[in-house]
Amino acid sequence: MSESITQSRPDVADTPLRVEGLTKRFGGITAVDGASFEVEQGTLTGLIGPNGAGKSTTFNLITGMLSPDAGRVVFDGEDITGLEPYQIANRGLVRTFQIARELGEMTVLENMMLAPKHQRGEHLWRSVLPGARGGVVEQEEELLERVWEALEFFEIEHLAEEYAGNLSGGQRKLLEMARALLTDPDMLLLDEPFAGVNPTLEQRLLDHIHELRDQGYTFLLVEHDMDLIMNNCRHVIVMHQGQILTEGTPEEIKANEEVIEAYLGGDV
Ligand SMILES: Nc1ncnc2c1ncn2[C@@H]1O[C@H](COP(=O)(O)OP(=O)(O)OP(=O)(O)O)[C@@H](O)[C@H]1O
Repeated sequence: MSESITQSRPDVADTPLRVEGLTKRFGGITAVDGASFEVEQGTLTGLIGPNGAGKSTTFNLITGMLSPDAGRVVFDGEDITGLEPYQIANRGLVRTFQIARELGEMTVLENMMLAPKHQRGEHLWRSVLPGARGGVVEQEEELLERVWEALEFFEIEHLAEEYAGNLSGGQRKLLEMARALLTDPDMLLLDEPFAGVNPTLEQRLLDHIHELRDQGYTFLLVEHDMDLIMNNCRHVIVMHQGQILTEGTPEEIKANEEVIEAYLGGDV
């Protein structure tokens, strides 16, 4: 990607995300039970745990899709608990979303052009184009430029005119990441970004993620493929029954008896 998308990372705290005592109940089930953890800036951190451990609910609490019953989420030094998802995204904490079915009937380019609505990037551009006549046109041109940069970065520019619905699972994931990046995030939450992705595209997506991490982006990744987590994340957080069981380096996690126990099969 050209530098204009990646070079202007705003200063963020060394620990951009801090989750404190996060709790969420659904009736009698405590899906997330006093979870506390931190994510360091510029890292690819893995969040793992067996089915039903509370990973998705934690993501939903962090991104404002759900409100916690207790605890708080601090992003870039600010308490963002209870904010609406768009307010959290505007602060630079963004989650990738699957391309909705109706967007499958639009081309890749159209999907990209829709992506940054109401996002920070647009505000930034607006601030450098102060109400000049023709400003809307300039904004569109600037947007188009950024869209092409993102498509090129993810090597899907040749698919620009293709309907999103015709993309393979892996190509769709690349488009989802490209769309998320256009919103000018500091941190990306990835919920199983490699599901249904063939090994070649998976490696490409991983390479892009590592490249972006090297440029200062921060990633929190939920993924069931243990080898992928262990080979790519410097820090791994393990959830079990709504709680943080342990965290550490892949080597520490692999050697942890409690983790092996939690997975029952011991396939870590
Ligand atoms: N909306 C909901 N209503 C009721 N129970 C829910 C709801 N969402 C999640 N749960 C329950 O909360 C617990 C945690 O679910 P969650 O989806 O967060 O786990 P997970 O770690 O993401 O699981 P998986 O790896 O299978 O996706 C589970 O017992 C689940 O059944």
